[in-house]
This record gives sequence, structure tokens and C-alpha cells, in this order.
Amino acid sequence: MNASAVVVAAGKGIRMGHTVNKVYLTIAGKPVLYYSLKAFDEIDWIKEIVVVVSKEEMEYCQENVVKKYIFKKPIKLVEGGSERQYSVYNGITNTKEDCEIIAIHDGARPLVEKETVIKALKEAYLHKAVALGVPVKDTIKVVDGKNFILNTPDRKYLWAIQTPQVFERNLIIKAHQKALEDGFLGTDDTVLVERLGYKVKVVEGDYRNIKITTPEDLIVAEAFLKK
Ligand SMILES: Nc1ccn([C@@H]2O[C@H](COP(=O)(O)OP(=O)(O)OP(=O)(O)O)[C@@H](O)[C@H]2O)c(=O)n1
Ligand SMILES: C[C@](O)(CO)[C@H](O)COP(=O)(O)O
Repeated sequence: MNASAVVVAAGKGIRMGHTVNKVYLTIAGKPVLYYSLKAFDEIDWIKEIVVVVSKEEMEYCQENVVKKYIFKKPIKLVEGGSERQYSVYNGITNTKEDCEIIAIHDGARPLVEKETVIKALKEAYLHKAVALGVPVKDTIKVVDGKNFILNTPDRKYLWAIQTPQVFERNLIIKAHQKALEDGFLGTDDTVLVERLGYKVKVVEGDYRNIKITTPEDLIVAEAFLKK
């Protein structure tokens, strides 16, 4: 398999409330982004890693992540956009044209494991579009604008979606271009493929693959890493 990884790290980390972008905060002495790249770096099928960073942080990332740690794969830094979706688009269009499969991952998900990524890559080869996810543990309610419950979806059909999300290269580029044309902004990449009428397979991931979003997530991530 000839695959590329696109890791998006160009956010602002506003919910973290820190002056430094959360992907450069450290867990057990190393930046969050280092861990998010590591699983991909260890997989033979992945031939390159494209990291999407903000223009202002390009040099910082190069010095403090790419050069500082040893990666086996070529790492290319490209500029991000004002929304995650635009950052992803810049990443996927900067992958090598001969790659068949692209794995898109949040730089803010440092606990993803190599075996889980391999499982997603294999499924993407079969189904063209997959997302990692885990069954939700809570009961989910749909509420109105005043917080009154409208309905309670059956939990057995509800999954919390994570990254990586893995796609055939041509399909995900087409899906992003269509979303751009339509002015559609989604909160993940599979929704753009769903809009094209394709079936997306959810592959069971791991509850530990959390997204570092608010300060307590760093404590949880460090505890998982120490295990
Ligand atoms: N314009 C953006 C926004 C987000 N991301 C990346 O997308 C991932 C998931 O986004 P999120 O957790 O929302 O990160 P931030 O946008 O940084 O966080 P916040 O919404 O709290 O500002 C992160 O790795 C983030 O760096 C990105 O590359 N470009
Ligand atoms: C793509 C994603 O990680 C799926 O869970 C998530 O939607 C991105 O996070 P955001 O907070 O919506 O940017």
C-alpha cells in the first residue's frame, strides 16, 4: 500500500486557554505533536507525513519537533487555514500524487496506536472511506435551543468519531473540493464524503485516543502514557 499521513496542527487551541498552541505543550517531556506523528512514522505503508501548521509556527515546528526528534519518514510542513477543514485541504493536496490512501489525523490526538492506524488503513483499502470511532457510553439527548429534550436517539447506533479518518486520495480531494464549492463546513472529513453519497465505514478505535482540547485532557493523556 502506498499511503500518506496528513496531520493537522494549525489550530489555535483556544479551549486550552494557554498562550502556546496545545500541540506544542508537553506530555512526559515531549510535545503532543511528536506523539501524534510517531504512530504514523512507524508504519511501512506510510511513505510521507504532511504536517499542517500555521504560518507563524512553521519555524517553531521545524526546530522543536521535526528536527529535534528522529523520524524515519520524510516530513513536509505546509501552511494551514482559518478552519480545520481548510487546513486538511491544504494537507491532502500537498501529498504525493502517486499515493493511493490518505490518513488524516488531528495533531491533538497523541495517543493513537500504530495497530489501530494499520486496522484503519486496511479497511480504507477495502471501503474507500473509514473513520475510527468508539461506541458512546453516555445516553445522548437532542435538545432544543432552551435545553429541553427533543428526543433520545437509540444508543446502539451512536459512535463518537475520532481520527485518523482514512480515504482514497481522489475521493477525499473531490469531497473537499465539492464542500468548498458549496460553502459547506464540516467538523470532520467523513461528513464531506457522506455528502457525495458514499458509504463511510466506522472502524472500532480506542477510548484512549482522546483529543487534547481542555487542560484536564493533558493530565489524562499523561496518565495513559505512563501506563
Ligand atoms: N484552523 C485549524 C483548526 C484546527 N486545526 C487542527 O485540527 C485539530 C482538531 O481541532 P481542535 O481540537 O478544535 O483544535 P483547535 O482549533 O486548536 O482548538 P480550539 O477549537 O480550542 O481553538 C487540531 O490538531 C488542530 O491543530 C488545524 O489544523 N487548523
Ligand atoms: C475530526 C474530529 O477529531 C472528530 O472527532 C473533531 O471533530 C475535530 O475537532 P473539532 O473540535 O470539531 O475541531
